[in-house]
Amino acid sequence: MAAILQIRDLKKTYDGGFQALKGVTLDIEEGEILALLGPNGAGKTTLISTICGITVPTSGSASVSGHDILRDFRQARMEIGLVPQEINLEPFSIVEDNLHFSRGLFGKPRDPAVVEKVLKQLSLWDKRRSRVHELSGGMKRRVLIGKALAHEPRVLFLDEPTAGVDVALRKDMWETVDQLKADGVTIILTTHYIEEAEAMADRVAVIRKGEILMVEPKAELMRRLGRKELRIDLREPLAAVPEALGAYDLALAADGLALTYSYDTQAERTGIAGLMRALSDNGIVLKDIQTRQSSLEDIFVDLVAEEEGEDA
Ligand SMILES: Nc1ncnc2c1ncn2[C@@H]1O[C@H](COP(=O)(O)OP(=O)(O)OP(=O)(O)O)[C@@H](O)[C@H]1O
Repeated sequence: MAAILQIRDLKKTYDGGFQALKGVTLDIEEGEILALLGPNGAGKTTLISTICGITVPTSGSASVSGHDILRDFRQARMEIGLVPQEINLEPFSIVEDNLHFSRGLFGKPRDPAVVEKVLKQLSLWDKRRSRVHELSGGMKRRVLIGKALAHEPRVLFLDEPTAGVDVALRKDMWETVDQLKADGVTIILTTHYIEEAEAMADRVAVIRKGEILMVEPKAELMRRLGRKELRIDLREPLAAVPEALGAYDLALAADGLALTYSYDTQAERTGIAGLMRALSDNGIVLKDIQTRQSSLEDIFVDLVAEEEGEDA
């Protein structure tokens, strides 16, 4: 089945010459939740704005349900719900009126059944006649999602859904997203919180300086998360990893005084015993040994740092 959102070599250079997107290619499958993870200024908002027709790409293409975002803008936009970062609701408006109004903006006929379904999906049905200012912060954010879903889009963009909110609200949002996923909504969310990507996403795309560095199923990342590192401090520095140790995944510190061995905690054999024997057989004397578990955060930081290094 063709991906519901197809992005091909999308580039964006702002007036003034800043290149915010440097050729992004990405496919999003129907029903999945993709987290677009990246540091500030990585290009997340630019990517979303371009797909939603708020920003015009410099080159490349994208389509939603087969509708090109430029040639077939209205149809493409119809398929998209966009939840902005900021709460931009009229405080005295009635909750359900917000949804009816948003639906109307897309030229869709009034449909109380759709609004009811969306409000129930978001656990806001009891609050349908409340005024926005009477709602808690979490409910207001759910009203924003309701507005974005009122015209029955197939893809929902959540731009930093929990930026600057407290832990309880964040959990509330995670539950809401879970519920939407169970209902088959395709979601792309941007975040710079790694734990958020971990909690909600099926796949994680890491973006930095306008480029996608990596797209992987979360399960794959979790497998990597299961990797552990054994740091072996050496008494004497090594100039290089000895050839006899080539079978092990070893990295030598720049000063030659430490070896780092990465191994999979889920593997049947870690290989540590063999490595210890091999070190001893090669006359390498150990000073200290420590283990540490790598986290998604490490993977992310490493990826970004690696790229920084390449730029230098
Ligand atoms: N209208 C604009 N004109 C010029 N440069 C812009 C414009 N909008 C964004 N930029 C620049 O493009 C880069 C990417 O910005 P963008 O908002 O897409 O990043 P982001 O990943 O969403 O960051 P954040 O997490 O801070 O929202 C930034 O360096 C930003 O300064």
